[in-house]
Amino acid sequence: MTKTDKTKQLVGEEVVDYIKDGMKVGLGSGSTMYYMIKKLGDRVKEGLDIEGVPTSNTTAEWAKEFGVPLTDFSKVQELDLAIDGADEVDPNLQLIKGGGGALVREKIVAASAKSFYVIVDESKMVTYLGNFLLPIEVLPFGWEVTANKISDFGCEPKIRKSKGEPFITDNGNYILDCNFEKIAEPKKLHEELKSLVGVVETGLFINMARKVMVGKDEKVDVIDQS
Ligand SMILES: O=C(CO)[C@H](O)[C@H](O)COP(=O)(O)O
Repeated sequence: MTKTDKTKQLVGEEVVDYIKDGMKVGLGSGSTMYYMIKKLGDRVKEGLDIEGVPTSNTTAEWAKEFGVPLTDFSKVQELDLAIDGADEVDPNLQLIKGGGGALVREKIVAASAKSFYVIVDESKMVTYLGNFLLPIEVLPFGWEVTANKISDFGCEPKIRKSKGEPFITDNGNYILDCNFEKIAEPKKLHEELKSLVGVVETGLFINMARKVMVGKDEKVDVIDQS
């Protein structure tokens, strides 16, 4: 296991301590979440009574594998806590997410939770968002037009591919990865991009994270939203 994987495991396991009996929990996506779901499965086997709402088909598969009971929004409207990884976190706890292509479901789940906690290794902490390509989920119809409109904001959108074909999200859409490099005003950029026809959602998570847990070597730093 690499040092980064060990750090992801540390922070992924530690966040499970915040999950209490009776909670409905949003389960994010990505490799850090893998460790969280595995640990949560251990707690469920010990008697912890919770239900999770997954943000991706992969997360749902992991939950089934580790014995974490699942529910969905037809049965529960508000979650007690959502937990997820991130691709970048700035000093104001604004995020870029969507490296795994699950950003729309991740945002719906985070927005439906009373609290949203983010778990990352320290490589994700940045001064400015944008070094990581910003994922934007778009409708397949007319995606070339949407990409052209997005490029007016100062980037060159690239359609995400998998095995030479466009990557298809769990919602049947495409992802455009956009090289903004330095996003000085994340909230403004998010709002402007969202106003474009064809944009389903951006990977900018603005004012959503209540707590960010940062794994560093052998310890976890906890940053609360001020
Ligand atoms: O946003 C995400 C998926 O859409 C993930 O949370 C993000 O990519 C972090 O992944 P990892 O924990 O594997 O570093």
